[in-house]
Amino acid sequence: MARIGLVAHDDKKDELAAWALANREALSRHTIFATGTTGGRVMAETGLALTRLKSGPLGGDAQLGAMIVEGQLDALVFFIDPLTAQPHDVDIKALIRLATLYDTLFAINRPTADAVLAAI
Ligand SMILES: O=C(CO)COP(=O)(O)O
Repeated sequence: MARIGLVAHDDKKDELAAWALANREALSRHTIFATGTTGGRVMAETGLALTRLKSGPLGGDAQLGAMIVEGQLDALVFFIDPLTAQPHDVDIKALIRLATLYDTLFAINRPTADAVLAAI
């Protein structure tokens, strides 16, 4: 069982929710954490139990980053929207930086999310 963080920017939430639904059974074997709005969508559309953190712009990305630092997260699935400016860009960069620094399994799109889920 792994501890997985799920995050998606607004334009990518449909994609992440669809991925989570398609992988519902596999995800149910793991412990899931998600930023607020992403977590709400995933819960509503898959019925998966998960821990909802703050919404990204309110510190949810920072909470996931802190979990990585504390050794409390094994994998991160973060569907980033590269075409829209985000008000909390510094938090996003910090999360990516910490996931990189701590060699976290890190998926940024559906193919890599499939690969991460197959690997854990
Ligand atoms: O903004 C986010 C990641 O940077 C995601 O936050 P929400 O899931 O609350 O929309």
